[in-house]
Amino acid sequence: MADSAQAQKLVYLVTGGCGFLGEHVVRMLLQREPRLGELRVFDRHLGPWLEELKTGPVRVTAIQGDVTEAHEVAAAVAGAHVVIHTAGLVDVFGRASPETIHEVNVQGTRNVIEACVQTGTRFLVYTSSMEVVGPNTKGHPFYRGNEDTLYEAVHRHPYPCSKALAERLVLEANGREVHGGLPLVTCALRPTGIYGEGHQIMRDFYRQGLRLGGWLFRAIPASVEHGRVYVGNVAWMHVLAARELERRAALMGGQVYFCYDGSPYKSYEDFNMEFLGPCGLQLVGARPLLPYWLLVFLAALNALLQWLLRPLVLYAPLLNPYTLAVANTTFTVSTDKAQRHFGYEPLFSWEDSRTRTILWVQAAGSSAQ
Ligand SMILES: NC(=O)C1=CN([C@@H]2O[C@H](COP(=O)(O)OP(=O)(O)OC[C@H]3O[C@@H](n4cnc5c(N)ncnc54)[C@H](O)[C@@H]3O)[C@@H](O)[C@H]2O)C=CC1
Ligand SMILES: C[C@H](CCCC(C)(C)O)[C@H]1CC[C@H]2[C@@H]3[C@H](O)CC4=CC(=O)CC[C@]4(C)[C@H]3CC[C@]12C
Repeated sequence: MADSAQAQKLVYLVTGGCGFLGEHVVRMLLQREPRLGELRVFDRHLGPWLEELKTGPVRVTAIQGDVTEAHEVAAAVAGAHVVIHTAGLVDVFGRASPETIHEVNVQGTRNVIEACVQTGTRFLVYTSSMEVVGPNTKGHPFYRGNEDTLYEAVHRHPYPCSKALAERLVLEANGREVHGGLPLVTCALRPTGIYGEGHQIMRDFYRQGLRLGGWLFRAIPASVEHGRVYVGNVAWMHVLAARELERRAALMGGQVYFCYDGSPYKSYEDFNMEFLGPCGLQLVGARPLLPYWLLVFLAALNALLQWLLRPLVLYAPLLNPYTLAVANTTFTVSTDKAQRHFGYEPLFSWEDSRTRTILWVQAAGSSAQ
């Protein structure tokens, strides 16, 4: 990546490259990274769509592996110039144990860092999350905040705890000497709630609405703003950050960036209706149909049932005390740090993001019938 080697082709590794975000990062790299020579896609579950990418001009190498296995990670990282580490266990519903979430998100990230150090890979971009900041357990609003906004980040749930720990590992690793003697350069991107093609929760809400005859029922006040960002823009920010890490190492190394775009500030449910409305669903109620105390009670009941039933069956509904708190607390971002540090501007306008998502929901919904 030095001036003398402008034409040098680079090897990129994307961990979690077959997930919702990972697939967009992989496709974005192939479309928009001219220096890409080889793209390694590392995931526990490889998607069949990877096959079609192998016929293009860039060498695409699919690697089935587990980030918790240090030797598998080291083998995948060896010889890579840049690692985009997006693999993670995204579970806020109690499907996986806290130990498993920690193992994948924290130990997995430690393995990626150590692999970079051992093999001499110098550039690491980590997909963190807004959840490392909040919403916190006290329900404090974070209104149009930025990376410097003071906020009492208090985590109890295993998912945000694990993302916060992993992010810290990544930032602390900035400047470590890698094999060959040069310093590691790292940064972390913190997306808000991601939406777009491939968003399973959006598809689930759509299917639920269809089952209920086209109706969804408001649970959250319209006044609660929840930050959302289009997946194509999140992918673009990863590609740009990875590209600029060497040239702007002194500025970007060890930094965090919220991942945002021009998506409107709305409540979680009203935002979803931007896509589900044009697909024929309606959100019933200008105000929540159930009082908040009843939702709190139902969320606690779900948590109790999950615990009681665990030996017999996995009961993991969308509503639990954590998801209710997240959905019911204003958390929105407004920042230009990524723009100032590495020239990030959203690639997709809100109108484009909306249209693409609607088309995907319609297709995903009809394929479920
Ligand atoms: N979905 C969202 O709204 C947000 C997600 N994020 C972060 O973005 C990243 C990607 O999330 P999504 O694409 O939404 O999730 P996802 O579940 O669709 O993708 C995660 C990918 O990681 C892979 N993976 C999981 N455990 C693995 C392991 N042990 N070894 C190798 N691969 C493994 C999965 O197979 C999957 O392909 C995660 O790190 C998540 O914490 C951050 C903010 C918001
Ligand atoms: C599932 C929640 C909505 C259901 C609320 C109910 C039951 C009242 O209808 C989702 C509301 C907010 C979501 C989270 C948020 O977007 C931030 C996230 C960031 C991540 O890094 C991972 C995903 C998530 C925690 C996301 C998960 C679903 C919600 C809790």
